[in-house]
Amino acid sequence: MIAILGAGSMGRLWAATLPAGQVAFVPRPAQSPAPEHYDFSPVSGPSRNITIPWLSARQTPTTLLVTTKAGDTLAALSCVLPALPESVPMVLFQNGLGSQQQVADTWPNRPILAAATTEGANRPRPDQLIHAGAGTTRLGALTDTGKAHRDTVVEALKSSGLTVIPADDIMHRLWQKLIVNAGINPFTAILDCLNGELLQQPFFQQWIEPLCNELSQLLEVAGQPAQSPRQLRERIEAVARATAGNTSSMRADVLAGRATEIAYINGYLVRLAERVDMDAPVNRMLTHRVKDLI
Ligand SMILES: NC(=O)C1=CN([C@@H]2O[C@H](COP(=O)(O)OP(=O)(O)OC[C@H]3O[C@@H](n4cnc5c(N)ncnc54)[C@H](OP(=O)(O)O)[C@@H]3O)[C@@H](O)[C@H]2O)C=CC1
Ligand SMILES: CC(C)(CO)C(=O)C(=O)O
Repeated sequence: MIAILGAGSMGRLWAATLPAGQVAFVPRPAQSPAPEHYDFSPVSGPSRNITIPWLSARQTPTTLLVTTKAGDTLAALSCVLPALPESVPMVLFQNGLGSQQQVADTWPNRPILAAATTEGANRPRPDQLIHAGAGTTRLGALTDTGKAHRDTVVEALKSSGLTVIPADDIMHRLWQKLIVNAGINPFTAILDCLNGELLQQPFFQQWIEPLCNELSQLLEVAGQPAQSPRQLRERIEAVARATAGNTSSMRADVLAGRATEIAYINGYLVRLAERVDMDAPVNRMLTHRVKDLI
């Protein structure tokens, strides 16, 4: 049984695609045990009805997928882990950086893996899940005990039919995603525009170059392979073009009045810069501007 903590868009995508009967959501304390029903629209093909039970106190999962937002993850796991044997591997799906390290530092002996995924899923209604774009999920270990579990977990997740690949360099993958999110998400939230509309916006054109200068220096601070500001800008703009019709997750959060993950994207970069006495004024400005939106 694969357990999923966080029955939102990402959690429901895995729940709908993993083999029926082998997956359950982890309830919040005192949550009603009535199964979750929703309509699942795959990338292609007809929609289907999905019913997912909640994990009972008697069941011990083989793997725990953690699909809460970055800011909710530590608190959510603190409720769940006391009842979960220390041998059960868990996979963290959060965007950005910082929350994964908090979890690995809090439970260093547990088998903890991180996923960097380009799958796209959203919930226009609570009882509807749309798989908006097929992507790739890369999985790698964050703690030493996680290494032995990686390939087994990859095989288990492949039974979903989604593309899942083991990664030796998961921190590199998470950094590459962080760079793209840092260069697209705050701008789309502040400008209230689609990803593809960014490139023509004077505010984006004014700040993208100094932002990429900071990102390039911060990659070096983090011990990541060097990438020039120009290379970073090309990547960010290529992803904005490739996802032109998307509302970024940060803009969607702002539009829905939900907390954003800015503290784990540009905010994480500001904290990293502060630790080495470097200034990151563009990341700081973007972080403040997004925090001011809600
Ligand atoms: N959706 C996507 O396409 C992608 C998402 N990601 C990342 O995956 C993570 C999850 O994203 P997404 O699924 O979109 O977010 P959602 O907000 O849709 O889902 C998060 C879920 O976690 C639940 N939750 C929060 N706290 C707890 C708790 N203590 N116990 C149990 N459940 C809890 C929320 O419940 P409630 O709503 O009741 O608060 C919600 O159902 C994010 O970090 C995101 O960046 C990465 C790539 C793509
Ligand atoms: C790549 C991008 C910007 C696609 O919308 C994304 O990951 C997000 O919205 O969080």
